Amino acid sequence: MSKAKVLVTGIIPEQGLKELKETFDVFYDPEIETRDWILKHLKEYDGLLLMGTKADKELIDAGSNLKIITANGVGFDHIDIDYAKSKGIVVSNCPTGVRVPTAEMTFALILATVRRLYLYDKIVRSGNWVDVSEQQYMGMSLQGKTLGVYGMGRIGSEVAKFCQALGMNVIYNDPHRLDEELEQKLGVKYVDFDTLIKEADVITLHAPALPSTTGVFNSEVFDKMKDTAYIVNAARGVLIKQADLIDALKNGKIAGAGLDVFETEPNIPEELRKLDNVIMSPHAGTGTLEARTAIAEEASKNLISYLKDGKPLNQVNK
Ligand SMILES: NC(=O)C1=CN([C@@H]2O[C@H](COP(=O)(O)OP(=O)(O)OC[C@H]3O[C@@H](n4cnc5c(N)ncnc54)[C@H](O)[C@@H]3O)[C@@H](O)[C@H]2O)C=CC1
Ligand SMILES: O=CC(=O)O
Repeated sequence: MSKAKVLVTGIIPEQGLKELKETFDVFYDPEIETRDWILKHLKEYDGLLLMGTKADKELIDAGSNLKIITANGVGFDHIDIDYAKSKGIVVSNCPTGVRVPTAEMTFALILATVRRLYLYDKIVRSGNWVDVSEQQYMGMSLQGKTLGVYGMGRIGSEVAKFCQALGMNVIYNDPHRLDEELEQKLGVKYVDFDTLIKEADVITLHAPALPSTTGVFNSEVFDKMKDTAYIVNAARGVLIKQADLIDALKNGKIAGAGLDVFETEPNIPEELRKLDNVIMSPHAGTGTLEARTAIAEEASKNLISYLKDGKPLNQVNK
């Protein structure tokens, strides 16, 4: 029997593709795989490891022999999962490999934001110096402060643990409340959304991009937050109305922001780039060799389990 054919898109560490290459006939060449190339050749493949482009109707239609698409990560808002389902295509994701690396990045953004590392680095790098006894240069200590987690799933709960190690109290809001035993074990307290935004000193976003989460963090919310509070987003840009955030940051409605994701990604408005109370990264939550290798291995397992054994793993469009 001939081997199944798998197309790998995006830029993936080779070592993460070892098992996939041993099992299937794999094509992977980031140099030539433009979207046009993918659309032209996708019909030759049974499986797709997707990164760097959208699996919209056009792409799914182009994959007339596709049986499975696996996201190279946990988020699948770039995949039309219902249309894929209507075509009998399994869509899967990689929830395990992203968990700790994205929490690490979030934690880095929280610390960098509240301790004002962007501003300090800019001052020192430009050959200047300041006296941090002056209030305008002071940051905020985290010990004893309240972390508000919006979306207490895999990444949110990991970030909660990291911040508890620094002595923070953790409150959270999520439509799926954890059971009380788990809340106690994690040391986290469920609150309604209004309480979350009013009480948190740092709000960290970990909900997926959904119609119900889009634009939730807007002017109305920034008006209710403490003016000393910070917001960190390593989930998806659409959760925050970017124009409202810029206004809140410019007008002292909140103290600062740490952003790994953006509503207009990868185009970041100059108005945001000019602000000293923001630190930004280029959607780098899983940007380590270890993480990208583990994610590629997880994606490979999804493909192998379905194309070889007929068993979908991590399916998100059942
Ligand atoms: N910056 C980056 O590089 C990365 C970003 N992500 C993003 O992080 C998101 C979260 O990932 P995981 O923790 O693995 O997902 P998860 O599914 O384990 O957790 C998401 C949580 O959000 C909750 N949620 C859903 N709707 C909500 C709402 N309206 N309000 C509050 N909470 C809500 C869910 O109930 C769930 O508990 C992903 O969907 C992805 O968009 C994930 C990995 C890397
Ligand atoms: O943004 C990355 C993901 O895994 O989702």
